[in-house]
Amino acid sequence: EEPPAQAKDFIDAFQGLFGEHKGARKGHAKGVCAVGSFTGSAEAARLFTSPLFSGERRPAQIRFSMAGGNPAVPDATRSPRGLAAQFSLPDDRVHNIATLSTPVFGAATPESFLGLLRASLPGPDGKPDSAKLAAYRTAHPDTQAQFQWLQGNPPPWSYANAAYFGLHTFHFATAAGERAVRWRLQPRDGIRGLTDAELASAPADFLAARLSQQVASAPVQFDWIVTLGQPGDNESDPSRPWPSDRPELNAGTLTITAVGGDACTGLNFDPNVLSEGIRAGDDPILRMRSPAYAISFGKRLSGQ
Ligand code: HEM
Repeated sequence: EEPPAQAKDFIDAFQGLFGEHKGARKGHAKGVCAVGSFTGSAEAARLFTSPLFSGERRPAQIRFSMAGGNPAVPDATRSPRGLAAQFSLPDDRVHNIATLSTPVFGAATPESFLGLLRASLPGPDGKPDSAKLAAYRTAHPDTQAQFQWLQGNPPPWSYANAAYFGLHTFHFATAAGERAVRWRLQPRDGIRGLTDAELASAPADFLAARLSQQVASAPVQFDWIVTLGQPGDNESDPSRPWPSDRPELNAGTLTITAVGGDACTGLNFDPNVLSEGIRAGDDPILRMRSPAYAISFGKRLSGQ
């Protein structure tokens, strides 16, 4: 049994993996700000009590990102992409989301995720120890699904052409009680991966510019697809998907209207900052994110 993981352990592991980058996010260091809005659908407004889904337009600060703590990571890397958003609600309230482009997370528990990061650290010779990492994955089968998904699916052609998964289970209040849900943002423009040729020739930086071009020519939109859970569906382990036959509904549309600027730089997209009528499921990974993001936020705001 591993000792319980602490938020600071992750910050240390990220620094060991990616080096020290003063003032940068310790995870998802490379990214681009965007602005837009979310409007809930009529169906979601009827079903859910949260003001996020009232059907009124909610302005949003958004950030698209590359996973990992390297601010110069190449945009064609086989790693998750991130979409974070902070929605403005009445009475100066906000609702945050911070999602990944993989349908499952990379580990079942904070301890397993921390062990994975540590197994990825360079050895005494300064090189990654691929045998150690492979042995860790074998001993921790929960770390396989995301890894295999990333091997089997090409990196996205654009930030606008990936689906982004909330991954954790949340409880959405309805007039008839709470529903356990999971959800994703599905790109209106479709999912598109880099071809092998594009992968081989991709420059280090193309995702931010490509998104800007797309937004300049047509609105970039995502449908917020909510999956309704059944009693007994897992709510504590984001490395495991729910059965594929669960009912879904379109809960609204996220529209990206501009790309660039630095409005998202000073934001902490803490995914436990939720609107009334939405609460987090019992998920130790989701709980771990708040203290880890807070440490990263404090460091980067103070130039560390
Ligand atoms: C224990 C697990 C995790 C740890 C320790 C962790 C750690 C971090 C840290 C330190 C940051 C930088 C925060 C900042 O400086 O503002 C970050 C950013 C981010 N994380 Fe995680 N994370 C975890 C799990 C997840 C999961 C499950 C998701 C998706 C469901 C996710 C998605 C993101 C995204 C999208 C960002 C970028 C947010 C932004 O653009 O500001 N992370 N993470």
